[in-house]
Amino acid sequence: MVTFGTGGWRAIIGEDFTKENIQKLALAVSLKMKTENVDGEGIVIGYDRRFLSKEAVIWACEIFGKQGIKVYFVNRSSPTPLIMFYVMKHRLNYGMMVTASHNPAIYNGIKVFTYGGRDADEIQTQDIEKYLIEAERIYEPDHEESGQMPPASYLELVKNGVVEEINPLNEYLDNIISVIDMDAIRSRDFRVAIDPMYGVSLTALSTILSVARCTIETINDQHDTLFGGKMPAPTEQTLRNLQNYVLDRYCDIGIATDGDADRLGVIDDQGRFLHANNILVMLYYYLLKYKGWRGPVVRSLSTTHVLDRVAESFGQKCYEVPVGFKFVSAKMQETDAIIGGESSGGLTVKGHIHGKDGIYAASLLVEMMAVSGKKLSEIAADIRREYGAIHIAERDYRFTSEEKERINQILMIDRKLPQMPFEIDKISYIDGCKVYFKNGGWVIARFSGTEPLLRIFCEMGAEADSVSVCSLFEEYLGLQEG
Ligand SMILES: O=P(O)(O)OC[C@H]1O[C@H](O)[C@H](O)[C@@H](O)[C@@H]1O
Repeated sequence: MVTFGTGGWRAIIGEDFTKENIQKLALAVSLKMKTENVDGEGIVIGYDRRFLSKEAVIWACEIFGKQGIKVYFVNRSSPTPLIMFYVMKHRLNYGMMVTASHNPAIYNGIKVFTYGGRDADEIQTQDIEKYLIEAERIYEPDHEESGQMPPASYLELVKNGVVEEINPLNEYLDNIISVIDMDAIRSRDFRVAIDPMYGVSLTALSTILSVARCTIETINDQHDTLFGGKMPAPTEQTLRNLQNYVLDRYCDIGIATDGDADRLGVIDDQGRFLHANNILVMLYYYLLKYKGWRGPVVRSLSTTHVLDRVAESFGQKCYEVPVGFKFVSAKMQETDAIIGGESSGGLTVKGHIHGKDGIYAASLLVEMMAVSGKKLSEIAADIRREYGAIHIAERDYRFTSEEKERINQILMIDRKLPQMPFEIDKISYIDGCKVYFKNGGWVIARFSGTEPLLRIFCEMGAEADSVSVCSLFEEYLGLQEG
């Protein structure tokens, strides 16, 4: 079965991520494109380095081909933002990327993009799910065995020009190079460590940074569909090697991207992990203070409120949306925000693509170091002095289906809460249950839309309070971290 979550469709390979489901999804998208009369313009499709990603595109091509829809196939593993960029630049109505982003290696999935290169929003994905019912009815499997070689029907489609293999990497890179202050970086002789986490960012990142005359060092760059046995998600735990590397080689910055390069994680010059919340605050501060930009910021419900303080100090507004970049980018457009992002590690800036881009964000951070003339640790210290430190405790919990029902009943239906140690200002149920305290702190408990997890995040003025409020929820709901 194909169902969409926070960031596209994700499923376990061999369970739901199967040739049949991939082709049914391709059929549903074809039907939708036909109804909307945009089938004539074609669709762009890319893939990451996961197991079966390339094969999945070939299977999808067979369906689009049969439906007479042209496929622009980016036939080399690529970053998700490159596909979003292509959809935007070539004014296509649809694009697809085969990836399960930061999920464990046993997962794969498909992200669908719509006009402007945006993540398909809920209305669009619900619509696709409706077309899936029709696709179920009319789907006929292709009886050709694929084996190791591309199936004959695929080769035929390429020969007939229905599938066109393309490589738009240059367009994407030139676009980033044109908006980043490469001259400022050029003169600084930075040493940059890159950890693509076995994913797809290396070619793009190392090209941009080499053009800017940085010295590049890389780790974890080989193709490994098991991601070295770790999650391809940049966290403090997964970036320990990068941390050591940055210190050993005296790097100015360590940059890591997730499996499909739309998110990033950073190690500063002192070997400290910078959480996505810190990166987002830094870049907003940089745009306002050093580049003189003015405009609001958009963040998700589980992202630091220090952004609100930065916005206020520059006379700007901070907007809050549910978790999911589709909500962030829609709000950015509505409010003309200059930056938007999430604590899960994705951000974008006005003038760039409408989705998150770890490659662009990393390039902007390097620009920030060059233009400000400060080390990452120094900028972080400036921000701490002016706005206070970010103290967020984050926990993930696994659950059985009965437990899920029980937790949902308590939190979302009965709307019960543990006795809180701080005065409550308001409670929101827009996406999970978020409690806002009068002292500026907050806590949220919500079910992930990408993994079978309950996530609890808490931000308070003091680290001990963040931890204790998380624990309070944990005990009240009878959870065990895992
Ligand atoms: O907390 P989750 O529902 O798992 O979502 C975590 C993240 O997943 C994906 O990467 C989405 O694109 C993001 O927008 C989201 O923040």
